[in-house]
Amino acid sequence: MSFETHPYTADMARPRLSERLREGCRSLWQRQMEHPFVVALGNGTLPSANFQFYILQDALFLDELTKTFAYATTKTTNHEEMEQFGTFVLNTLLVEADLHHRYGERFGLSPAEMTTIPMAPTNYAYTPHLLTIATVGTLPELLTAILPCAWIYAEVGHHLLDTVPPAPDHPYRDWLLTYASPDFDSVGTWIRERLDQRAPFLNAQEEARLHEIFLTSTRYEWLFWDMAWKMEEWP
Ligand SMILES: Cc1ncc(C[n+]2csc(CCO)c2C)c(N)n1
Repeated sequence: MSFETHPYTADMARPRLSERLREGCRSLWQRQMEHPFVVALGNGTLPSANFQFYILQDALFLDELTKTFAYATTKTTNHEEMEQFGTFVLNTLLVEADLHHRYGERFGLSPAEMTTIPMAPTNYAYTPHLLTIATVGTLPELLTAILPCAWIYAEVGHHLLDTVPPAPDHPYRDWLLTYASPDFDSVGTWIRERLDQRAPFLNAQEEARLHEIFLTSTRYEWLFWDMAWKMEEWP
């Protein structure tokens, strides 16, 4: 895998690990903002069939993300961290489920019906990527695997809200307001802090592995938008 590099000189403060990870896939982050799904979600022109596809896939994704947070509680003995991971488990189930079920109702689907839809190929590949790291990886690896998911959504939420402030009748207003909220920002900020705190204890090989994981999760986040845009199907 190749990463974008930055020539830091001696008089420049070295950015924190989380910033270095993001810097390593800068152009792909930028491309997410320009993805036709993201643009159409922001300006409200996204066909409802694509949004429905996305929400149904995302509901399945969030079940697996919840399990990833649950595994994180087993990788630390720090009570504050255990509590925070437990809160993420609950919030992912409750807050997000609320958003999904509201949209599900709009499409005439019950929560039970929503879970009977099969995972599309990209989702089917992304979730085991997270769960494998959650089960056999270290805590820094787990934090790195889930960081793009929290950080990208907050950035996309803010970017879209700043570009086109949604009118009261914007069809995806709830979605935009959820991800551009300070509550959601704090998820990414907290994960970054915990990861950055551990950075001084990682050797070069361990850090290289984090770059690889971060890039893979970022690629899957891009592919997730693309999956919903193309309404990806199994052959
Ligand atoms: C594919 C995909 N990636 C990221 C999110 C955003 N997200 C939803 S819940 C959560 C954790 C905190 O509750 C995060 C980061 C999403 N919905 N779907």
